[in-house]
Amino acid sequence: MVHFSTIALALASVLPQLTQATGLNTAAVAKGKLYFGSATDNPELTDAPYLAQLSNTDDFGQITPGNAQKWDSTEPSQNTFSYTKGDVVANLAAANGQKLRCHTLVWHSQLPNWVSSGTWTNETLIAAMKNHITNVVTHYKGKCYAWDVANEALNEDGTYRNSIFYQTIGEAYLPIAFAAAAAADPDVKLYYNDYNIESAGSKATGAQRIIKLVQQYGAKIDGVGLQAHFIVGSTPSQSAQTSNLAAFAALGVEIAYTELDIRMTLPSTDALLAKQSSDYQNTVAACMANTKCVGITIWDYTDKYSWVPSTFSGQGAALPWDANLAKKPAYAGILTALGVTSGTTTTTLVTTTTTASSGGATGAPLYGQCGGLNWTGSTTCASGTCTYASEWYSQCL
Ligand SMILES: O[C@@H]1[C@@H](O)[C@H](O[C@@H]2CO[C@@H](O[C@@H]3CO[C@@H](O)[C@H](O)[C@H]3O)[C@H](O)[C@H]2O)OC[C@H]1O
Repeated sequence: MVHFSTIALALASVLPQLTQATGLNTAAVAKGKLYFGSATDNPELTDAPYLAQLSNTDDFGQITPGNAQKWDSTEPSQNTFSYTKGDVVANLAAANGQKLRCHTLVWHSQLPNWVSSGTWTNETLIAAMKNHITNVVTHYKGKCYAWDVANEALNEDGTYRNSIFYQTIGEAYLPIAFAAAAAADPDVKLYYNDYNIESAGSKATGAQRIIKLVQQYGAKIDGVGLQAHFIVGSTPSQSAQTSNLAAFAALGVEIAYTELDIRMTLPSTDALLAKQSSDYQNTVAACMANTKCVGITIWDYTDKYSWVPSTFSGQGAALPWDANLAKKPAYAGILTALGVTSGTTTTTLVTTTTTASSGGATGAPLYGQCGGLNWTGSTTCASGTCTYASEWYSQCL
């Protein structure tokens, strides 16, 4: 007669890597990073299964509000501030014990009309911008790990984007913005954030110019955010990203991947998902290889709430979890880059039959993870004999 719990323990000891899952954040922190995180947005927080996974600190040690802290949300009319939505995300991060990346203060997009279509002079726009930064940063003082102070100030060729800020103030708006943010919260990390600066080129050089400009002005700049909105098959190679990270690190700033997603032309196929997994793996590996790269944030975690399909027609499936919140091969690719390997390659249905003296119930589910992928099993008991069956996914790496 074998005790039920003895069998359960035996099963666990035979398969330790399956029963003790290591998530993305746990693995990243174990390797010296500050976090692995996800963006989120207020409407999806009413989705309980979504929220439960977002709050799982084994996978996510950091969250970023995707929209709630943008200018049109926080100061919809001049000098009238609204923090309701942003506070929901900030409070969630605090309740979960997750870091908060705050996003974003000065950006040409998602501006309220009073800013984008206002009649400005150099002096009045500087005053309005400083007032915005001071209010918002003060409100979130002590709650943010970092602020994306300026977002997307560059054209693809590395010249300045002709935003209302650049048109009216010139490049000085950048150091002025960083100085205002530092004055409001001296302890928060201050970042310049942009896309298509993840490998060397005119735009990455432009971002380096901005970092030097802010430094020469005497203002504080702590980091550069590489958005990393990539396309499957066109993602910069690991070596291209590695050398680019070194160029930024040489300026004395830290680096974060702030909005990582890797989209594909739909429908997704096994081949595209496999390539997406290796693209994710290469990107995360590049960050892992540079001590100045502090963390990685994916731009939401599930295809259910990705911004991609509504922004890039015909494209999607960009995230490591599918729309049913099931992990895709990309999850295992990221884990591999984070140094987590699982030795199991079996596709066999494993069945263990034994006799239980107590406990055990027909249908009792078994759950586990293998290389980041879920596996499930079942228990069948009859006449004091229980059969444990678990079927492992063939993708198990
Ligand atoms: O209708 C709008 C809707 O268009 C808006 O979509 C958001 C647009 O911004 C997305 O985040 C940006 C993506 O990449 C970088 O360029 C930026 O740094 C990010 O801020 C966000 O995910 C979308 O949800 O949302 C509000 C709706 O009213």
